[in-house]
Amino acid sequence: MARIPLIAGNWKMNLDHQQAIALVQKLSWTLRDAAHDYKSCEVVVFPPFTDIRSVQTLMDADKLELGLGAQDLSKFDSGAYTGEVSGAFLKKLEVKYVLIGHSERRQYHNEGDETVQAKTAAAFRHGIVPVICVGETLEELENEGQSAVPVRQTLAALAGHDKIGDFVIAYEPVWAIGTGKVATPEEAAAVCGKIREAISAEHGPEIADATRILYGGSVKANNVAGFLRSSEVDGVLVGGASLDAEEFSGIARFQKHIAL
Ligand SMILES: O=C[C@H](O)COP(=O)(O)O
Repeated sequence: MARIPLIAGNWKMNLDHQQAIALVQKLSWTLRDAAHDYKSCEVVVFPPFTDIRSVQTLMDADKLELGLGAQDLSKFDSGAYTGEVSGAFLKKLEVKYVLIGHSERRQYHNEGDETVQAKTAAAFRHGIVPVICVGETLEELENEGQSAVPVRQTLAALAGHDKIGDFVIAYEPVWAIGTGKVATPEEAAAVCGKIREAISAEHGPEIADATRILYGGSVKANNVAGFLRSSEVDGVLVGGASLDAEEFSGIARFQKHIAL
């Protein structure tokens, strides 16, 4: 089955709402200049919570075909949970995707498999597509190889749901995030393939075939084509390079039908 490639830009804790508006405006021009075909390759930005309303208003007003994502959501739906942001609020702002279990949240906020599973359930409840981030640290790579941890984290996130909705997996080796070190396209494809096999064994081939699996970790315009060439890799999750409109458009330009 044809899976539409997804180019996702995680801004992390960068850009206030005014800078966010400027970046999205610039991005709409650079994507237009690159004659981007939104139907054959989805482009989604993941701004900080405080920027989402401004970005959504701009997208609505200018009829931009960019998708909107959030970087996290609460496992709770509403109530006395100070500092939390409900999936219901995000849905109302037309947020389509949410990152869950990014390695920076696993590392700095002690989010383990249980939290990731609960947040995935919250995303399903609110009709937001979870982008479940998985990946091994350098130590785990040395001790367990490259695919054991991402496969285990994927299955843990998907376990025990009443109903599994659409979801995306983002394979990001922790040792490749923001470091300039990149997994080779062959390594990325092999791990994405193992993740798909595991999803198929646990949840059936139909779900596995429909699931987009992305690679992330130091992706740039000059290395993205190698990843997208593999039929196992359905897009990329980009950090640093998504803060630069030209660079990010350059990444989106390597959509699969052009790269092949
Ligand atoms: O969410 C994005 C990833 O953490 C990758 O970040 P990076 O492209 O800056 O390495």
